[in-house]
Parts: sequence; structure tokens; C-alpha cells
Amino acid sequence: MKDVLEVRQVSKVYEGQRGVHQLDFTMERGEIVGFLGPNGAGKTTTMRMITGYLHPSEGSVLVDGVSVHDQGRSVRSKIGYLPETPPLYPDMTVQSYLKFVANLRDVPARDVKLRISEMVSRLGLQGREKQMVRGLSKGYKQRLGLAGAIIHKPDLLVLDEPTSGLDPNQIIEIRDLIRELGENHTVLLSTHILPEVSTLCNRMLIINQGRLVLDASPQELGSAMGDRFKVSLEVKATEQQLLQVLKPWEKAKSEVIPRSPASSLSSSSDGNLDATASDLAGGDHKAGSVLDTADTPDTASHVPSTVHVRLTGETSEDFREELFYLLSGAGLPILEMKRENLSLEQIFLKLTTSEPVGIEDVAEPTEHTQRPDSGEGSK
Ligand SMILES: Nc1ncnc2c1ncn2[C@@H]1O[C@H](COP(=O)(O)OP(=O)(O)OP(=O)(O)O)[C@@H](O)[C@H]1O
Repeated sequence: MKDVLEVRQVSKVYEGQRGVHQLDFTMERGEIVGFLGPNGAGKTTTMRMITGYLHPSEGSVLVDGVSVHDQGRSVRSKIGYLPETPPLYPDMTVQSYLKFVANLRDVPARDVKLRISEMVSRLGLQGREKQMVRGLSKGYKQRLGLAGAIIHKPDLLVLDEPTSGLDPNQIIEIRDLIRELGENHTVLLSTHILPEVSTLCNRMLIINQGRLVLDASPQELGSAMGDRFKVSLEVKATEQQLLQVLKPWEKAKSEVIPRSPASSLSSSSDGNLDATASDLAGGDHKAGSVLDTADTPDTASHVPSTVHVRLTGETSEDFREELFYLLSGAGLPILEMKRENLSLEQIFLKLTTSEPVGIEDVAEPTEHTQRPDSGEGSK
């Protein structure tokens, strides 16, 4: 599929200060890409270069194969941009503002009326057409800003922190709108709200100190970070029963999670069981020291107890379904299964809390971008 956006080795240096450094990525039609980074990372600088408001110091930006900076106006008609603070005129009405933007964006005169009514209904602005912009709530101003950004039917929509400063209800409404817009547009959106990326985007870019440090889909995050797939689970079984099933399974290594000291004190009174289970478990399994007998006060009666284990996969591949069938086939009910991989928050912190990079590094080759396929180099 043809790329809607190509950002090719783009750098921006502001008077001796780094804006961004050798960014290189593409976006395919229909993608909603989240653009993340701490304050000052370079998100706005990048978005302003993509939308043609700022010239790169090096590199090029192409939209539908055409250079944003060489072909200026004609390419800008393919782009919709909602800056962090939408450029609204307080003394205009909703309708006059949309008419103004439609003219500015070269919407053919015969289409303007229809296009405005489309925008009003699509963005939920019905009944407010005659209202002054200054009287709109922040959420409605954002809707109007979005209407202005898409009134000329752009291929690419660039949204700079579209939910910033909104209350939780407005955030939900604007996210729903963005999701809908994503059905017909390619969307790049910057945000500081990490769960927003998980719920809205099918890909995320993380930028730190002007450099791209991650380019991955939510599903690829684990492998991009070299994170093996991990789950913890509670199974209704004895340690011995469980490890007999898990030991021959090659997908993951298992480790029995020791019970808390308080509960292990009570179960350690029957210490023989522990030794037996660990012996049976065999060398490959780092079995914990204590058999969980929380559900079996009378251990001598051999009523199945519960065991907590942590499984670490050989790769980042999700093995939960296979594990479910493995244990259910062995008649061992899973009482709880919890994924233990790095959260997006943890990944974000890991990638963005490195040592500062000095201005002298600006001229050096780009740092490696974490990619799930190669583990290095941006897309
Ligand atoms: N006009 C400018 N002149 C000089 N330096 C600038 C200018 N605009 C941005 N910068 C610098 O470029 C770097 C990137 O800034 P940018 O605003 O792109 O970051 P950001 O990721 O959008 O930050 P935030 O999340 O705070 O909006 C920062 O160090 C910033 O100080």
C-alpha cells in the first residue's frame, strides 16, 4: 500500500538547540498513529514540519509522494492540522468560522454550504451554528477546531494533543470522534495520555530528545522491547500435578511463586510436601520452596490445593490460549491468569528517562530505533 506520509531523515535545529534529529518513518493509509514523548521531545516541531508550517533543517516530508516544502499549497490541501491551541476567532460564529476556513482551504464555493452542514452534523455542533466561538466550552471549541481541520477532506490528519485540557466526558467524546475520523483519514496524533494511545491507535511512535526511540504496534511492543511473554496464574492443582504438565511443555519456563511469609509459615508445618513437590518437579523448573495449601487445611486428605506459577515464554509470542487448552486438557482448572509484561507506562519511562543528549550529538548518526522486526533502525 502506498504511504500517505513519508518523513525522511528529517532534522530541525533551532539556533544551536536541537528540535528533532534524523526522524525517519512512514504512515500507511488508514493508520492511526500515536506520537508520544516527554515535554520538549520534539512532537510539535515534527508536526509543524509535516504540516508545512516549519522548514526542516535537513531531510524531507512527502504527503502522497509530494514534497510538503517544495509543493507548499497544493500539498497542504491534503493535510488537516489541529494545533494544540486551535486557531479560532472568538468574534466569529461557528458557521462563519467554518465558512472562513472552507475558503482558506480552497473548498469549491458551490460545495461550501453542504460541507459546513456535513461538518456541523459530523462533529455534533447542531444547534450551535449561530453561537459565538467565545461562548463555546473547551470541548466544543475542540470539536470546531476538528471540523476546521477536516472541512477540506484531507488525506492526512495531524492532531497535536487533541484532548489536552478537556474534562473526562469531553475526552471520551473527542476520542470517539477521532476514532470515527480514523475510518476515513490517516491520523497522526500526539498525546501525553498513554492509555489514549492504547485505545485509539494501531501504532505508536515514541520520541525522546528529538530522536525516535520506538516504532511499534501495541501488539509488537513486547518484542520491540525484547520482552518475553509472561503470565502469572493460579491453578487448582497440587504443585506436583501442575509441574508434571508444564515440564514437558516447551513454550515457557515455569517458576512456582512462593506464598507470602505469613501463609508459608502455616504451611511449612507440613514440610515433607514441599520437598516432594520440588523433587518431582525436576531441574528445569525453578520450583518455589513452598507448596500452596491455602485451600486445603487438611493436606493429608489430598484435596487439590492451588498453586501460583509464573510462566516466561521463549519469545514475546502470546501463549495464553495454548496454555489454557494444555491445562484444561489435563483437568487442571485455571482460577486466575494475569499477563505480566511491561506496561506502556513502564516502556515509556524506560525509553525516555535516559541521560540527556548534548547539542554536540546533533550532527552524529541517529540512535537506533526499537523496531520489533530488526530490533534496530527506524521503519
Ligand atoms: N521556536 C523555537 N525556538 C527555539 N527552540 C525551540 C522552538 N520550538 C521548540 N524549541 C525546542 O525544541 C525542542 C522540541 O520542542 P517541541 O515543542 O517540539 O517539543 P514537544 O515534544 O512538542 O513538547 P511538549 O510536549 O512540551 O509540547 C525543545 O527543546 C524546545 O525548547
